[in-house]
Amino acid sequence: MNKMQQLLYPELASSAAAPSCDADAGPRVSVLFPLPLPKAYDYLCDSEELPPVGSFVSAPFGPREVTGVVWPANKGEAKKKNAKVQNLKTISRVFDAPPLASDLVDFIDWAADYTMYPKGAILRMVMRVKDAFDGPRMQTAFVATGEKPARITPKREAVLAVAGAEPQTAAQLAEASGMSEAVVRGLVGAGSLAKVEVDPDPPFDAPDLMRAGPTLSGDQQYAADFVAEIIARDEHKAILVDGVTGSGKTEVYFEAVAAALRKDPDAQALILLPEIALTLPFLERVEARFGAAPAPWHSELTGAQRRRTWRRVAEGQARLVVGARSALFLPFPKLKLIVVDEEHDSAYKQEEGVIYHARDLAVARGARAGFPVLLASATPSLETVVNVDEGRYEAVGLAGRFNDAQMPDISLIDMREDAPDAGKWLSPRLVDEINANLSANEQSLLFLNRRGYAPLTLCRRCGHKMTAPGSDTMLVEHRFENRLVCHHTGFSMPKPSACPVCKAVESLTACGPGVERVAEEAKERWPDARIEVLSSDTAPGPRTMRAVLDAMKAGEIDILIATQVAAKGHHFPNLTLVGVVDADLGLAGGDLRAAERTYQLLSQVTGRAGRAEKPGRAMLQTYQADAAVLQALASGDRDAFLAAEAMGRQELGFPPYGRLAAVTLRSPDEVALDRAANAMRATAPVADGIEILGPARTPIYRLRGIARMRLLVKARRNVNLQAYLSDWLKRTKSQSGVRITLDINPYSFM
Ligand SMILES: Nc1ncnc2c1ncn2[C@@H]1O[C@H](COP(=O)(O)OP(=O)(O)OP(=O)(O)O)[C@@H](O)[C@H]1O
Ligand SMILES: [Zn+2]
Repeated sequence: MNKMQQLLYPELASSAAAPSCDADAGPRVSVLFPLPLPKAYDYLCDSEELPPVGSFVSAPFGPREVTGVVWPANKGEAKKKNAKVQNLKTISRVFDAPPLASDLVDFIDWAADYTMYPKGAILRMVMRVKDAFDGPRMQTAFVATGEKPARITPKREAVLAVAGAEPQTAAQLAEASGMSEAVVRGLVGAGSLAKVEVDPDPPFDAPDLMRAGPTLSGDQQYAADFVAEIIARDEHKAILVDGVTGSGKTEVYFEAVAAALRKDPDAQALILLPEIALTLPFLERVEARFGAAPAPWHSELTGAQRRRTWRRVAEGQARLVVGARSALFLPFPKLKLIVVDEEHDSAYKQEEGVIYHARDLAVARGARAGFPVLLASATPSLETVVNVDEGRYEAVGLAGRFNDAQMPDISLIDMREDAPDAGKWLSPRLVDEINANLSANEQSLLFLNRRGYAPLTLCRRCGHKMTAPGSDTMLVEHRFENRLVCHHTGFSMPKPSACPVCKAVESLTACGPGVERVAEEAKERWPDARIEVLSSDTAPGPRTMRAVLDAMKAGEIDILIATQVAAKGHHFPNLTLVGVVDADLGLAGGDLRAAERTYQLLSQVTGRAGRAEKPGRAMLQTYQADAAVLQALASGDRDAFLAAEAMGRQELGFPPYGRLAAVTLRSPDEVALDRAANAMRATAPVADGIEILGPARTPIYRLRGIARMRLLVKARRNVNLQAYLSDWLKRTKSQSGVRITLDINPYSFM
């Protein structure tokens, strides 16, 4: 373990002494374990044939048996170990699972270097599935034989009523019939059910690649042909598919998926989506297009579903995968295309565990393995736009909406001139528009990206703000449950009746609106309208959320009041008005992408209006009607906005014109933290083209009793930032109780 690793992973410092090796000790392999370790360890192997690189093996590591993967030999390691060597251990077992493809092994090495996390931590993301490394473990199931039991009872009849030719386990039959498993077994004895062995991870249906999609418009066909030509050449290109919301980008990349899979019978394709709420309806859309459901991969899968997808992907049987960002780490043997839908979405940035950006890693994966990567968006990230402008990426555009549906007419409501009544949040103009929509029997969406009832609870008497314990985060009132909730830490408590500081009774006041409060206002104003609230907590779980979204689609809701869960991807044909309650919300705090993100989110949400025959309109309530981003939204001039953003970033040397890394220090001890951060600043090597900003307290300074300070490293684009950081960390003395994390190209500055 080197110095840098000790700094980043102090808890591992003692546990990992490398086994030494000897050139004469027999056939050897290196094994990488899914643990935060930077390199593979050498083992002896007594099987006749050495397991190839990528094989899953298990071996003693410290006091335990650990499953790992055979890795390419450590470069230059052998020489170092001239010492002796009796204690090289032997691999205990080689698993049946197909070995990881060499392009994935290579990608893991690369991703570790790029993100500056240890290789083993990256491998852990590939192996995060239980019981998948053994071959199929057969399961006993039952089919009906058609024979009547000699003795028929109501219980037996109930079981036979649900049994059939499709094998079901005893548990499934018991559950479906409401009887016990004993009844099921009794029927086997009676000859009415027969045992069969089945694979608990059934294969996925093959996508029908010859099935025709919809007839494409001229633009769509041009884009599809453009991409198909790159696929035919079998080379890497990142390609931006650029078109307004509703222009038909999805149909274009479906053609690309079909083309890539047709080209090679073993080829696999991956479609990445930013959010799980989008995934479920999308799976159905894929099924409708290809006649078979794709293999899914997201956080709501059960353990068994995860194992099924993982195993079938590893075998190459699952050819089309639709998943969230971590699907990038599935063990594809022959990945030939990745589509990153809504490529600009910041949900692609993973902020916990290994910090990475799935879009950037997807492009890198395609570049290393030599296949194309499609990036689809109506509001591409500045990073991608600059990559296109500078010729690194290709781009193909769709000019308007499919079927000539019009883009919504967007106007700004200046809240200084058109103020709502005291204690209300909807301006008179927006209220008028909703009235008009209700009389026309058209649907409206009120968008506010804030869950709960009120974002701040304040004591009217002493001014105390309710915060989460040990954290500088505000408690958000959720009136449905009558609780105060912290959206950062998950802490929650019943709303107290008295101020915890001055003890005044009934003095705690809700400040500002969340979706629940806007819904309260709407229900008061329009008691006869069908009003629903949708946010990730009013609809726990994707299925409840789905029910509301389906009702909206079916026209069973007049006014939907929603956070960003309703902003993206959905198609509500009768929705003609979108009202943004607080268009300024994302601009506060001002991180480097605040304006860009506001543009993206508000284009997405306003893009829900008027997607079918009826034209749509959107109104943005703002106190900053002159801000460039709001003006750009109103005029629809995306490219002018991006050009202005680009210029600002270029002047400051910020991404994508410069490179940025965040070094965050954390400690429960604020004095030690401050000392460590300043000491670290003092040891920063002086280098050309590098500027260090900070240390500064993070905007949310304390979280769950841990205080945090941050240094930002800003570098010119040609600087090897990772090399600089590792040099710096080598010079940094570790301080007990202070933990350091690195974030290459940070997106979150909280
Ligand atoms: N060639 C086509 N024939 C028939 N319907 C189409 C065609 N292209 C697109 N559509 C329909 O138009 C609507 C919008 O298309 P699609 O979802 O592909 O657009 P998008 O650009 O991906 O939109 P968003 O950016 O909002 O996700 C969908 O309902 C889709 O089924
Ligand atoms: Zn008080």
